[in-house]
Amino acid sequence: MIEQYGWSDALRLSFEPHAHAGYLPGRIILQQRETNLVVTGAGNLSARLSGRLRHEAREAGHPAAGDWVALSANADEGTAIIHAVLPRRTAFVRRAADSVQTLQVIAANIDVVFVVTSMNAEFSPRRLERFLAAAWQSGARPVVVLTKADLCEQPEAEAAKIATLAAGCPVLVVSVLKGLGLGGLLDHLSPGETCVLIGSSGVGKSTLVNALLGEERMATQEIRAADARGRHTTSHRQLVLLPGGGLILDTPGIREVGLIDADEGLSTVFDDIEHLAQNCRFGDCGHSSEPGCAIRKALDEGFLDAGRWAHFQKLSMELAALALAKDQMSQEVERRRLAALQRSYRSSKKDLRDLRS
Ligand SMILES: Nc1nc2c(ncn2[C@@H]2O[C@H](COP(=O)(O)OP(=O)(O)OP(=O)(O)O)[C@@H](O)[C@H]2O)c(=O)[nH]1
Ligand SMILES: [Zn+2]
Repeated sequence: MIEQYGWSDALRLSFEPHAHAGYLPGRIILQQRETNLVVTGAGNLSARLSGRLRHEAREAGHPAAGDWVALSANADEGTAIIHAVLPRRTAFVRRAADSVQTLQVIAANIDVVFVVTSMNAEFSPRRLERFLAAAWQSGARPVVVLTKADLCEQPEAEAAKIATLAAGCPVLVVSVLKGLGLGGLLDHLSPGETCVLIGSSGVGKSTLVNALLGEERMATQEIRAADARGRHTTSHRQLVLLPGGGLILDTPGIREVGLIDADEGLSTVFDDIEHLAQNCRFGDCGHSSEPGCAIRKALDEGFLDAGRWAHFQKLSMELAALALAKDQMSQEVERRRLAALQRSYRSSKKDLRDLRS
C-alpha cells in the first residue's frame, strides 16, 4: 500500500529507529489544521500530533502534505498519533499568511513541479520566472507546461520563445480540449514519484488534473473569456494516485506559491544576469552608475530586457527580506532553547540544594 505512495529503501533505512520504537510509517496525504489524513499499511488514518511535536510545531512548523511520519495507530478507531517526521528530500516553503516571520512548509517530498501557464492572452514572462524560481528552490525538477495550445496560432514557435526564459527545463505544449500532449506530462514522472502543479488561477490546472486522472475529480469553472482571468475553484484536494503509478498533490496552498527563500532558485532562472554581472569592472558593482557596469551596458544595448532586470531586482529584495525573517526565526528558536536549558539547569541546582538541606 505505502509502496504505491513512494515508500523506498532509503526511507525504510531512515525509518529504522522509529520501527524499533514500534511505530508505523505513513505519508500525509491531506493536512488541514489539527488533522492529518495519513496513508499507512493499516489503511488511511486520521492522525494528530503528539504533545511534543505540537510543541515543536510552534517554531518548526507543522508537518505538511507529502511528509513521511512515524505513528502509533489505533486501527479500530481509524486514528493515530504522529511522533516524528522523517527528513524531507524537498519542500515548498512560504511565508505564513498571517505573519512575515513564520515560514510554513506547504508540500514535502515532491519530485516534479509542473509550472503551468496558458498560451492565451494571460501569458506573462514575469509570472513564469517567479513560479520557476519557486520550483527550483523547492529542490524538485521543474517542467514548464503550456496549456490551451488550441487558443494559440503557432504553439510550437511560441513554446520555443518561452523556452528561452525557462533556463534548460523541459517545455511541454498541451491542450486538454484537443487531447494533445498529456502523455508527455506523465513521461516526466516515474512510478512512486510525486508531482505538483503550480500556476496562476485559471491557467487550467484543475482541467489538467482531471484529464490526468481520467475523470471529473476536481471542480472546474468557466473562465471569463473577456479578460482571460480565471476565478478560484476550491475543492477538496489531496495526494492522489495517477493511472501511470505517479502521484499528484493538488492543494490550494501549493497552487499559487510565488515566494522563494533561497538564492539557488533565482540564480538558476536568471543565470544570464549572473553571467553578465561577472563582467562588471568592480566585484561589488551596484549596477547603477558605476563605470564599466556590464548590466547597464546590456540594458542600454538592448541585450538585457529592462522588465526582466527589474523583476530580478524585486525578487532579490524579497529574498533578502525573507532570509532576514528566517534568520530572526532561528535566533528566536535558539534563544528559547537556551532559556529552557537554563531553566532545567536552575531547577536541577535547586533539586540538589533541596536534597542537601
Ligand atoms: N480552450 C481551452 N480552454 C481550457 C483548456 N484547459 C482548460 N481550459 C479552460 O480554462 C478555464 C480554467 O480552467 P481551470 O482548470 O479551472 O483552471 P485552474 O488553473 O485550475 O484555476 P484555479 O482552480 O482557479 O487555480 C476553464 O474554463 C477551462 O475549461 C484547454 O486546453 N483549452
Ligand atoms: Zn554592474
